[in-house]
Amino acid sequence: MAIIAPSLLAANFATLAEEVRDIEQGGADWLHLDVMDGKFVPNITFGPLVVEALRPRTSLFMDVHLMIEKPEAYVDAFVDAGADGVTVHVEACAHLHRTIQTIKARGVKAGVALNPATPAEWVRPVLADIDLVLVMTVNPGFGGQAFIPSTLKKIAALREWIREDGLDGRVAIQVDGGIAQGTARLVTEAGASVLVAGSSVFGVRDRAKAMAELRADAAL
Ligand SMILES: O=C(CO)[C@H](O)[C@H](O)COP(=O)(O)O
Ligand SMILES: [Fe+2]
Repeated sequence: MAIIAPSLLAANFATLAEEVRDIEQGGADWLHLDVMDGKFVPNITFGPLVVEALRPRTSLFMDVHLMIEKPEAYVDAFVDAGADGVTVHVEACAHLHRTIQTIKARGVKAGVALNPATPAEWVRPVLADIDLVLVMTVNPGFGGQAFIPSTLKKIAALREWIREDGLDGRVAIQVDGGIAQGTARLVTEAGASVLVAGSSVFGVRDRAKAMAELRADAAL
């Protein structure tokens, strides 16, 4: 079954704790938290304080997606705040392997994200060292954008390498951006198993129904 990770970016920021409770009661598996610094991406969101404030309000897996420069400098702050997983962008890391070691040393799940124009090959040398590859299916920075179909080939290539390298069940493929009914089917057919969904879950009134529809659409 696909893991559904609603992205807080599309929630009502005036009532964050209630929004998180709503998706938790509605059947979410993870909570996806988009951290943006206005440098790596042209938008600014929030930092560890929001993660820390929400930590006692939910038992969902807190999946922190760092869209920031020099992410290695902030790993400790997000883990201290309560993150269960930290994902960094390969394009933002000069020493990717060391950054992964820093995350793993803190006892949380390590993820590596790829922008739509970044080749899948960039993550292959560290596949065995991580828990998750995040394939961005839109350009990072904003919610509500259209899914980029060329990312499907990248998902399929990663699925193949994970199989070849004997990493099935150890390394998950996550997708993020434009995931809704229809695209959920396409990405899971290509090999993704963790679906981040902002607008298609938080952007509608009945979140439980939206998540159930995503699960039903997913080919898993
Ligand atoms: O990382 C992100 C943007 O950079 C978000 O997680 C993503 O955009 C989710 O939003 P939506 O589902 O509305 O596309
Ligand atoms: Fe994200």
